[in-house]
Amino acid sequence: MTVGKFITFEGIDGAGKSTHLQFVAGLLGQRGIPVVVTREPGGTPLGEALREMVLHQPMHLETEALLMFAARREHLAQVIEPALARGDWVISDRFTDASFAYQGGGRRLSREKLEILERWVHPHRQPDLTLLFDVPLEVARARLDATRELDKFEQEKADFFAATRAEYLRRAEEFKARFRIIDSTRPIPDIHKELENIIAGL
Ligand SMILES: Nc1ncnc2c1ncn2[C@@H]1O[C@H](COP(=O)(O)OP(=O)(O)O)[C@@H](O)[C@H]1O
Ligand SMILES: Cc1cn([C@H]2C[C@H](O)[C@@H](COP(=O)(O)OP(=O)(O)O)O2)c(=O)[nH]c1=O
Repeated sequence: MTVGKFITFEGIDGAGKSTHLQFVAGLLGQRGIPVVVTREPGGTPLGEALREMVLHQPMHLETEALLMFAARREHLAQVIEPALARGDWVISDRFTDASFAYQGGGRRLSREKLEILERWVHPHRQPDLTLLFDVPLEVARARLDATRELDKFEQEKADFFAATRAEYLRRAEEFKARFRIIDSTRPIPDIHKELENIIAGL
């Protein structure tokens, strides 16, 4: 029986997910909830090795999608399911919505193929809460340019991120019950206030 909750963070690169991850983990910690913070692709030694490949090597689109789900299969088996089963909460920096948004929306892999992989890899598991950090592309781009060296995805053009963001927003509409859209253009303290309210309501 599962008792822990599974929270995922999503958004286009530069939206501000990573900025808020530790804050939310801290809020749960204050309530005495044991939390596992993890990420995708990655979260296990094999997953991190796969992450290195998918983020830096050119490859066929379907190979990319399969590697994302291969890393996810391992992540679920080694980290997510055991943590939830022992009552910990899990916060993951990205999960399957990212595959629909990036490989599906951005790269145009068919939704049907992604749904087959989803049904295969986690037929009975979905996040309890998905926080979608949403900003216009120009804002995300300006934040990225100011901070870091860009990986394969971050070097994509504006129309790729427009399609990625649109698919995230479409899924937020389709799966309203678990999604919360966070307007990430606001100052960080305002976003923290909203996150406090959301977490208090869980
Ligand atoms: N609400 C915000 N206002 C201003 N800058 C922000 C905000 N959120 C994040 N940033 C900055 O934008 C950059 C990218 O944020 P990050 O959390 O790494 O994005 P992501 O994990 O979504 O790619 C960081 O330098 C971060 O400090
Ligand atoms: C989980 C996942 C991530 N990605 C991409 C989105 C990001 O550009 C990249 C890595 O995510 P992320 O950890 O957000 O990058 P960073 O540490 O640089 O903030 O992988 C996919 O394309 N599909 C997926 O299924």
